[in-house]
Amino acid sequence: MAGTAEKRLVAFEHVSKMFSTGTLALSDIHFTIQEGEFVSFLGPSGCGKSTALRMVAGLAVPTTGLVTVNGKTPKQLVRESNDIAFVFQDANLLPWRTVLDNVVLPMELRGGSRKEHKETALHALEMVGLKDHMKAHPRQLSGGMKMRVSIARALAAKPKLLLMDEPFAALDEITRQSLQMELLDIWQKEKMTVLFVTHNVYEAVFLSSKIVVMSARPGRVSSNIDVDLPYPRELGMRTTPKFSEYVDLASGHLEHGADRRELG
Ligand SMILES: Nc1ncnc2c1ncn2[C@@H]1O[C@H](COP(=O)(O)OP(=O)(O)OP(=O)(O)O)[C@@H](O)[C@H]1O
Repeated sequence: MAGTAEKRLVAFEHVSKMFSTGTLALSDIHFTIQEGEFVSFLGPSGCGKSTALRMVAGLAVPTTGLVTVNGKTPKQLVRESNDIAFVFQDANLLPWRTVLDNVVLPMELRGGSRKEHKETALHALEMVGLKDHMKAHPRQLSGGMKMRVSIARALAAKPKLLLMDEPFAALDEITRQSLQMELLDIWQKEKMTVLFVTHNVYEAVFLSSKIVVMSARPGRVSSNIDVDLPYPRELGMRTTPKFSEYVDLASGHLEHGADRRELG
């Protein structure tokens, strides 16, 4: 993998979440994520993947247990730094702003020099291949391009930890594949840690260095799978026996919530 897994970045320590409605969304979640990893939360709809991700962003708090990022509570870290960025399934762009101004917006809200913001935004747009569209408005973009803008907006903050909640779920397969390749490329170049929510087994195996498989509600971790496939990953890898083995392994854990196993 691209990042060397040396330092613990995210920790879930016996985390449970009960909503005020009485829904137990997560039950005794316990695992750690090392710096530089690409980790997917894989699980069926409603198993608490988004809730777990939102906790890492400080947007939700555990009922019991503790979530830390770099040894701090996410809320504290978000207050003090731009280390955490979030990409949602919906690109959430402001229609009246240009592509460039959408990417600039979070920086603008934090204050500082417009010139520097613009340079940072242009660099981020270049990373996602959209520099030539900086003056376009969201209505002029395809779904994949809008998602690229959303990713650029997150990257502009130069986050240490990029949180992505099913960012490609609404896209067609071809666009999804090219964005997966671009994301892996950026992850390797920028040496970030990525936490990615999906219910797509193929996507999880293709992208991840580690898959946290979650079982149906209340969400529990049914297994941690270390995906020992080399980076950079090529699309052709999807037809290899080793890839299929990981898909079968993850699917098996999804279905049965079985114990931790690893491929040799
Ligand atoms: N604010 C809330 N109040 C009450 N219940 C909630 C709230 N947010 C989520 N839930 C419930 O908690 C459970 C987990 O939801 P969550 O969105 O985390 O699951 P998920 O695995 O991300 O689902 P999906 O893949 O469908 O997006 C669900 O049963 C959901 O209805």
